[in-house]
Amino acid sequence: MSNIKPIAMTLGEPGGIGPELALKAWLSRKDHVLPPFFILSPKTIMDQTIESLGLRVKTKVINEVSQTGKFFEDALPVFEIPGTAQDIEHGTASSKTASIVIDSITHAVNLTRSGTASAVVTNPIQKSALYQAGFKHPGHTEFLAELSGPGTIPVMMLANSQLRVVPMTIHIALSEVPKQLTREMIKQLVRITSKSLQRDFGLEKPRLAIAGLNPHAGEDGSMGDEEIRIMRPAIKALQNDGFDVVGPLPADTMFHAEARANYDVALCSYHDQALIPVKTLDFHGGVNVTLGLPFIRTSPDHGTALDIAGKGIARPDSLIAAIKMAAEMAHKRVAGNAASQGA
Ligand SMILES: NC(=O)c1ccc[n+]([C@@H]2O[C@H](COP(=O)([O-])OP(=O)(O)OC[C@H]3O[C@@H](n4cnc5c(N)ncnc54)[C@H](O)[C@@H]3O)[C@@H](O)[C@H]2O)c1
Ligand SMILES: N[C@H](C(=O)O)[C@H](O)COP(=O)(O)O
Repeated sequence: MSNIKPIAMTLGEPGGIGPELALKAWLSRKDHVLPPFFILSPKTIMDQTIESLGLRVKTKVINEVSQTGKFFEDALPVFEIPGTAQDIEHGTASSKTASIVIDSITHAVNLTRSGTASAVVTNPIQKSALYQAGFKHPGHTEFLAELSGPGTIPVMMLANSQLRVVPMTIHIALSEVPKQLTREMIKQLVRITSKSLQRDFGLEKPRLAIAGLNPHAGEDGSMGDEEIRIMRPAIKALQNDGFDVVGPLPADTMFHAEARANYDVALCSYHDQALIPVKTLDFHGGVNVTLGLPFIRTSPDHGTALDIAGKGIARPDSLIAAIKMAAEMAHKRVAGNAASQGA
């Protein structure tokens, strides 16, 4: 395996389970053979979490990302960002810490885009707390796209060992979905998803399936006509361009085991159509990955879990899966770059 740069992990909502998960992931570094990672956080927040949960973890402030590997064996490396733990209450999200949460993300992106870190792994944010502080983006996905510059089209994909899904529309009201679904948008999402499955997931010819919007995929137009007006022409054009794409399929019958065997990724019309099956099949093994960015970003598939924060019972499985997926993607990119330079 190639060597990759350290992974940059963000703090997420300090009152949620993110800090606990980062510490638990570090504790499992040997069992899971995790690559070196560091967290962007005020050191006091991590130390307070260690103390309140009674975890046997040391932290070590690093001044340079390159020091991560040197200390990772013995301590969780912390790349300090300004802030203190004094406003934090486990189980309560607060807009007072919004600047820490956002700084952690922007620094992680900068370090990754400059090539100092290999990937960004984000801990969950409490969207409502950030909105109260004036954050204008629906979630990480859209914020990361803005940080990446004009023209970036972010594609949210959630994946576990049984299913990959892409919600074609993301954090919008259900009533807005039919307005946002267009032929051009479907074509762009298929192109980005297909390319990423080839480059980052090693699928030579990805098979994509598109879920209809309406019951029974519209039942030939009698229950909605988006399938006829928008989806079928987009799919036909994509097939003509050589993509292995089928649909629109009735969403209710495309997620059982035999149906899932027929495709590598399902592109769904809206958030919950995509995320309910993937989180139901394997909540703790799921990873949220953003395709279409100029850097690698993964995240656990769950949120801040305020109801269990501070209790010491949060499971780090999904964060661990996100670290592993980021590392695998980074290795594939290093190998791909080496191959193209040698060619
Ligand atoms: N990547 C992200 O930043 C991200 C992802 C999803 C949700 N969110 C945000 O998180 C907040 C809370 O969302 P929610 O309540 O819908 O979903 P949630 O995933 O936080 O919680 C749903 C349920 O699952 C449990 N749970 C979640 N993670 C767990 C873990 N690691 N171990 C054990 N149990 C776990 C919780 O205790 C809760 O009962 C919202 O603001 C939402 O927008 C953020
Ligand atoms: N839609 C995601 C989910 O429910 O898991 C989640 O809100 C994360 O979104 P961002 O990665 O954009 O924050």
